[in-house]
Amino acid sequence: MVIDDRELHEECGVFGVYEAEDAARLTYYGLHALQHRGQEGAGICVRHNKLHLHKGEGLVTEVFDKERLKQLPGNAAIGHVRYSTAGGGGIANVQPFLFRTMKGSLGVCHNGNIVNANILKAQLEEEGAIFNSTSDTEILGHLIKRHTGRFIDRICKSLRELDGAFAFLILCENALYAARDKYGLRPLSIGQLPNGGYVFASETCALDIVGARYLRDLMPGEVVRVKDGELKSKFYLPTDQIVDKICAMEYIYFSRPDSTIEGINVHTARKNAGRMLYHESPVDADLVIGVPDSSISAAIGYAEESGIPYEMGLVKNKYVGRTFIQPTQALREQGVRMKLSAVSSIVRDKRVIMIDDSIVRGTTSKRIVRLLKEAGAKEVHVRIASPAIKYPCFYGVDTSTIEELISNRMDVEELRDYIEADSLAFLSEEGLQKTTAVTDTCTGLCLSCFSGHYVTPLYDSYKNANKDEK
Ligand SMILES: O=P(O)(O)OC[C@H]1O[C@H](OP(=O)(O)OP(=O)(O)O)[C@H](O)[C@@H]1O
Ligand SMILES: NC(=O)CC[C@H](N)C(=O)O
Ligand code: SF4
Ligand SMILES: [Mg+2]
Repeated sequence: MVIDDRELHEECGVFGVYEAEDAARLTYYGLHALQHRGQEGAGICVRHNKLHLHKGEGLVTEVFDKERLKQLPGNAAIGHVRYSTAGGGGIANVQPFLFRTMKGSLGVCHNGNIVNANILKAQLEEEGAIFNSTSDTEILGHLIKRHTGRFIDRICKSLRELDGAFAFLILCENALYAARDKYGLRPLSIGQLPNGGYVFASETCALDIVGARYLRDLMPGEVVRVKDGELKSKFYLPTDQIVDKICAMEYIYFSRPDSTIEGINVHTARKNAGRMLYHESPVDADLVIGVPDSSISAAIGYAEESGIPYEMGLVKNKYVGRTFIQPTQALREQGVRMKLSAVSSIVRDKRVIMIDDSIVRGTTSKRIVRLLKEAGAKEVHVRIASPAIKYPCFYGVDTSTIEELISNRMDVEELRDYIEADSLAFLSEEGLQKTTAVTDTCTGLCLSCFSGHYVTPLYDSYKNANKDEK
């Protein structure tokens, strides 16, 4: 039995390099650094005169070994780690996609979700296209093929037809293109290798791992091309149609703390959220603890600002992973007990402030409050370093269906009662916005899953939300 130990699911990660010796190996390292963004499948498309592809289901280290990488020589590559959010799982949907045409081949990989995918697919099928997968990503290849003109113009025309969230990497036999949606929902950074080659990655932690120097983030609505050692940029839309709405959950939960998004380090943003949370919802207590892993930074911020000591009240067993085999249903129910233990010598007879970054279904908070109380904590005050998630995400993050989102069904007092905490408070939307407002590089956040005010039209997304072939 495979347990689903994560309540909040990742999205996807993309990585590309142009040009460097052994591009597939660099991409392997980059994807490994992005593994937290998706564990269902991984793939690398490499250029060695022509494009060659290897992909498979599972982790990067399961799909690639030394032998496999040796069979992928070449000086340019793109790669992907996948968590499916459109079209379901299965090898056919694992990326990159490779399109072969009479005029050359095209590799495509994507983080995000195209919200008008069904409309475009129906139109394309009407015109004779036959899709090889059920993924929204495949649409871009078909659109590029149908448009005419210079290759960059065909890409721009295609991108203008897509609505929703995307960070795309497109590899051809003579160039690499990178593009970001007009809302900037998904992150994409550019780096440079010591040899002058360019690197693209969903997160800067993947640039660091290959020794690339961070240059800048792609801007919303921007497409860049690297060809013959030169990087050229253009906007595929008029600038008045572009807004900056980077996904707030990238800062709250998804990205690695050592990554920097739009000029703000993720750990720093989380710490700011913890500080802000203290100002909005202070409580008198003896200790502050964070729920490992992603809320540690916010807990440190809360502790620093309140002057209440930060303690390690919970320990995570790092060997409980996605493939952990549970012998019985009863043990499965105890998933959190296997994953996290309370340190009773620290929490016994103490008034504890437990910080988590988010509540999705409420499973984690409920179990941890109980764990801490069983370990002897006198009071458990839960503070969440994000607003309540009440609405689903249609932009490439699996925050569950509306029925599963506990804050959609319960107000704060009902939820406090359900998780059996002594008190419960969430960070406000205004507070969250301030956590990233430390520089002028990040001008806006997507807050759709908190507010229900979606930054894009939704087309048929709501109607089809529960119909994915997962
Ligand atoms: O309300 P729930 O449905 O339980 O979901 C919320 C929990 O899920 C996430 O943690 P996760 O267990 O995915 O792992 P991490 O914090 O170790 O990254 C998040 O950090 C919360 O702790
Ligand atoms: N989570 C994602 O970014 C997924 C990308 C794409 N929509 C897919 O399902 O493959
Ligand atoms: S709806 Fe939520 S998870 Fe989705 S992109 Fe916006 S902030 Fe991120
Ligand atoms: Mg967690």
